[in-house]
Amino acid sequence: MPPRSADYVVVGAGSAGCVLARRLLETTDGTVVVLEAGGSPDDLGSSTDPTRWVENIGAGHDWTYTYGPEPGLEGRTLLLSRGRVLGGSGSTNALVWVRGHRADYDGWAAGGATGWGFDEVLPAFRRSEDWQDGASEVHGAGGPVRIERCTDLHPVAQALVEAGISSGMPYLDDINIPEPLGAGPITMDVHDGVRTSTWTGHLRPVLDHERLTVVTGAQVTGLTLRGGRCVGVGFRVDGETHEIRAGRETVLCAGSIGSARLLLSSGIGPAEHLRAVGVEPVLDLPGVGENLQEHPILAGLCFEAAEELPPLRDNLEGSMAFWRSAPDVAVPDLTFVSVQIPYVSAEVAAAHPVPANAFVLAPGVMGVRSRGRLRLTADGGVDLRSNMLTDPADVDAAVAGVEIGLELADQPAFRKLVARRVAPGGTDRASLEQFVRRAALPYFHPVGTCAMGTGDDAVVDPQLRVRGIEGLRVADASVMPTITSANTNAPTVMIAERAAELIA
Ligand SMILES: Cc1cc2nc3c(=O)[nH]c(=O)nc-3n(C[C@H](O)[C@H](O)[C@H](O)COP(=O)(O)OP(=O)(O)OC[C@H]3O[C@@H](n4cnc5c(N)ncnc54)[C@H](O)[C@@H]3O)c2cc1C
Repeated sequence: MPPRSADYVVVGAGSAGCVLARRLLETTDGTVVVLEAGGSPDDLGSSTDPTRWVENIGAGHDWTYTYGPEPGLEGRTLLLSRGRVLGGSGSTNALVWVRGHRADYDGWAAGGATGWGFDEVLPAFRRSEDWQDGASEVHGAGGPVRIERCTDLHPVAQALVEAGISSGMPYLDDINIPEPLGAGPITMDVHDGVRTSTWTGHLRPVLDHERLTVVTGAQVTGLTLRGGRCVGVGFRVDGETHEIRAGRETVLCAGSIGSARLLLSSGIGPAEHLRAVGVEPVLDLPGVGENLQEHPILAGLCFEAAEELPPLRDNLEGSMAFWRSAPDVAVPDLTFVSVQIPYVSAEVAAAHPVPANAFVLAPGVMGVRSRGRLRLTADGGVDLRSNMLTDPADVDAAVAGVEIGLELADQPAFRKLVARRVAPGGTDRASLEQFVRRAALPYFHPVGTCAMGTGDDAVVDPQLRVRGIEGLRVADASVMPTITSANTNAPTVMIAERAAELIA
């Protein structure tokens, strides 16, 4: 039988939940129960082997949500992958370990998230890391998650670095410096070619701790609310219903979809929406499920290779560039990766038949202004809209991303690899705008549905406490008020490290 009470109940053992559970054992004297819907990834080659991560998308250990129909993407519906497994999406993702830009966090603090400026969160970033080059002002060493730079790059990864430099970008030896700009090798959460994660680094090593219980196959169905306090949660294991009481706190680490969904289905959210789907409102908190932000990846600028490409390496990327969509943009708002396989959307493939021996240059729009949302459906499911490319500024940035990508592809390093360009076809503004709306796929970076702040739309305060409910916090990617300007895993890990400090 699962435990019936604990001091701390952690919902979800994903990127954030694994960190939080481990740190609560270190910083408090309380008992910790972690409830995770999925099971272990340890025997999944698609999780452990970096070159196989794409096999996780749509697999049995994926929640397989969908976004859409998407108004900015010609009404397309898109798969939104989320890991349903210990380590969460951090056990299934593309292993890129990157923090984003100092300005991302300073922006959070300026917007009301007091205590979350870059200099304030830097110690939490460093605490998680075991950086191959050792400790420095920027990096941590000896922490739970081993991170290593890609070396011996695949030819298309090497070409991106060389093309970046020959087109005027600085060489970026470390993508985790506070203000990344330029092209260089990716840092991955990996050790000796095997994925590391907060599951392998933070939680798995302490599984036999006497104050810790991890229950797998446990899907939390709702919060138990009494007199304005969360006193525990209800969950199901093997079709049986259970209740657990939280003596001190319940912390939601179920991710941007899972945490907002649980709040809404427990009656915490926009009252009008809740009534419309038959949920009795407990607390009218208008921001729950709003403010969803996602990065579009443009999949992609596709090229038939001049010669047979060598076997896949690293995370199928290996290098990355950070650049600006226009000279007056303060923080780099575009990223570029070259993908060692023809990673293109179904719509691009339909318009441009893709040969097998092909690769892709994929711009990512990072400084997004479009805002989506998460709603419940009357049958208890979720209705997700990313609204990617609905803000004209994002469309401009996406088109600029394709144009810059084409310039990179025209550099000598790429020219010697390319037999012909497969996509896009036309390069006038109208053709490129149509192309980006057809090529855009989600980067699988949803954030912001339980945003931190102090205004009326904030769901949690800067201590991550759900506003208006005692004994309940959210600590995962959903609390980001604005999305970071690079991939979202390392920032989520940082959030959980900070959460443990705040709870202690
Ligand atoms: C395919 C893919 C590729 C990506 N690539 C990268 C990348 O290369 N680099 C990067 O930085 N980011 C990447 N991301 C994004 C990154 O992994 C996420 O931002 C990060 O993992 C989010 O962490 P989280 O803790 O908020 O959520 P998750 O890690 O998703 O954890 C949520 C956990 O809660 C569990 N859960 C949810 N609901 C319930 C419930 N009701 N009851 C019990 N358990 C529940 C889930 O099963 C899951 O284990 C990728 C994501 C995906 C899916």
